[in-house]
Amino acid sequence: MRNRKVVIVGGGTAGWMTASYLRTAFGAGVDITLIESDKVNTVGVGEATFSDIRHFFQFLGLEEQDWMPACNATYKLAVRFENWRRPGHHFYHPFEQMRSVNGFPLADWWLRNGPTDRFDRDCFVMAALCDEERNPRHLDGRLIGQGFSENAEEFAGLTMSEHQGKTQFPYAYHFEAALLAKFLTKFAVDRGVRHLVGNVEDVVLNQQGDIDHVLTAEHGALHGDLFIDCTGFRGLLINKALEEPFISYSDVLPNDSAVALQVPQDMEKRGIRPCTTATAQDAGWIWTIPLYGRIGTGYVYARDYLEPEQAERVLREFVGPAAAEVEANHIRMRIGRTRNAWTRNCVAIGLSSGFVEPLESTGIFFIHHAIEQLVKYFPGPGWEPTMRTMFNDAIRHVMDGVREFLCLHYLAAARDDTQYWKDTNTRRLPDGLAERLERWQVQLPDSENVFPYYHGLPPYSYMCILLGMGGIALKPSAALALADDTAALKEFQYIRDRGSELIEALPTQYDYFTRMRPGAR
Ligand SMILES: Cc1cc2nc3c(=O)[nH]c(=O)nc-3n(C[C@H](O)[C@H](O)[C@H](O)COP(=O)(O)OP(=O)(O)OC[C@H]3O[C@@H](n4cnc5c(N)ncnc54)[C@H](O)[C@@H]3O)c2cc1C
Ligand SMILES: N[C@H](Cc1c[nH]c2cc(Cl)ccc12)C(=O)O
Repeated sequence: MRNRKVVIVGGGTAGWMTASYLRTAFGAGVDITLIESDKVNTVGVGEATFSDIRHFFQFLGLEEQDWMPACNATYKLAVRFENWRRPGHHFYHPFEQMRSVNGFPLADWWLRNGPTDRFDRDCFVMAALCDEERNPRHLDGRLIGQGFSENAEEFAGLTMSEHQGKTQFPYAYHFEAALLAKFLTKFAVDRGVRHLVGNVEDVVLNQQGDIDHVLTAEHGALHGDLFIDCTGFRGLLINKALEEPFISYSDVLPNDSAVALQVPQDMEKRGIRPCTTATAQDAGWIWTIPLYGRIGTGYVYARDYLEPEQAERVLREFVGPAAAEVEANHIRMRIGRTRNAWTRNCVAIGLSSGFVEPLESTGIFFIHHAIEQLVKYFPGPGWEPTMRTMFNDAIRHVMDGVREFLCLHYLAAARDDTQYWKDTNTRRLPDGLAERLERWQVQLPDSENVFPYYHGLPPYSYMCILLGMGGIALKPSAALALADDTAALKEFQYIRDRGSELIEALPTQYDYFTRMRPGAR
């Protein structure tokens, strides 16, 4: 059998992650061409990740020191939510599994007799590390334990979906999207991916309705067996040429716009917070992502409630004088998913496949997940169309599951001081969420009562949002009223002690990354 010819259209994060991964998975078994336009910009954002992305780098054979300095990358221990409950309040959604005591999650014991009003500080070590801006590694590179053994043999080679629930890696990354694309361009091209710069002007279908070739002014016709649409929100191949419908989520998630700034910062003076921050605003929220040397920031909002000029003004005020000279990037977001991400001989990956607002940094996770699924169901000899159906099911489940998790943020937020926040109490919910919420109010989320398909988020993530947002009354498990809490109290004490010990021992992120950089002492 001759090699499979794959044509990837688009050279953003999705295009280059796909090219690098497929080449690593199949070597010369696939012949890959990536074409990207020099007329159409990439979206220019996408800087925070899930911890699972480490499986991607591992698969490529890359260590942190190979790629992190090149991408001005930093560590992310959590998402910090500010002002979602009330002004001045914050809580973390950390990369740390919820502990269990006598068969009940520690959060349940906390509901029964919470030691303080900070469930996150009481239940997770990471919350203290974030508050004190600590790094998850010691200066000599040793990882804080947190029950995770970095090189555990039994987990080697697992994909991220296979790994979920086994252990929780303690951090994710922040990085500059454009620098990662540049890094992966070299990685892929060095390993034999053909890279073309040119504009796809037309997508030509054959008589059966499959894509025969894409037409470019610069390189003529590019033929392939499989076409990967990484053209971003345009969906040039999947939506425009093949007319696969896009299913909007705007009925349940109304934020459809963002304005972003890249703001240089004196990290020595300001430090590098080891988390993404999401700060609630009158008509949405602002993200702050600390990179090495600058922050990425942006206001995600709904145009039904706020004009772009106002959003930009609020964002600039929020950032302060450092933003004065910086140009704003206004983005219209297409929220939802393409009905079948794999249609005929075209697979959409990245924004062309789907997107939800970046409140939990899920965009790159969607890409990574789609690539893993594509490899799993890749059209080798003996391929059956059912495999395409299974791919599409997996993509649908991940996106619909994340949609539900995001809706929960707005539903659970206590804030209701503007029309935008008032409306979060009456907006339509995805099917099934209201019923699940009823259960979570008397029994915290667990693997039996959350969205029933793999979507990247473990039950403890739901607990964090419910307990942190503060707008929904929750009861501890009824059984706990009868139970002895000695072991739980010991666990709360352990978390306090471990936090203090680590704060003492760990460096700041600024110190750590300054030493890690090439040429540093
Ligand atoms: C406001 C916002 C914030 C985000 N924040 C995060 C985050 O923190 N974490 C996260 O995981 N994700 C985030 N994302 C999502 C993330 O940015 C994307 O998932 C990621 O950048 C992938 O984009 P892409 O490659 O699909 O598309 P793009 O970056 O838009 O790339 C499209 C590519 O297609 C090419 N192209 C288009 N038309 C043609 C043509 N006719 N011919 C040839 N080439 C063409 C372009 O030149 C470009 O190379 C965010 C997204 C938005 C909108
Ligand atoms: N697949 C998980 C998802 C996950 C677990 N904890 C968190 C915390 C935050 Cl802030 C985002 C995602 C997750 C992973 O990435 O480890």
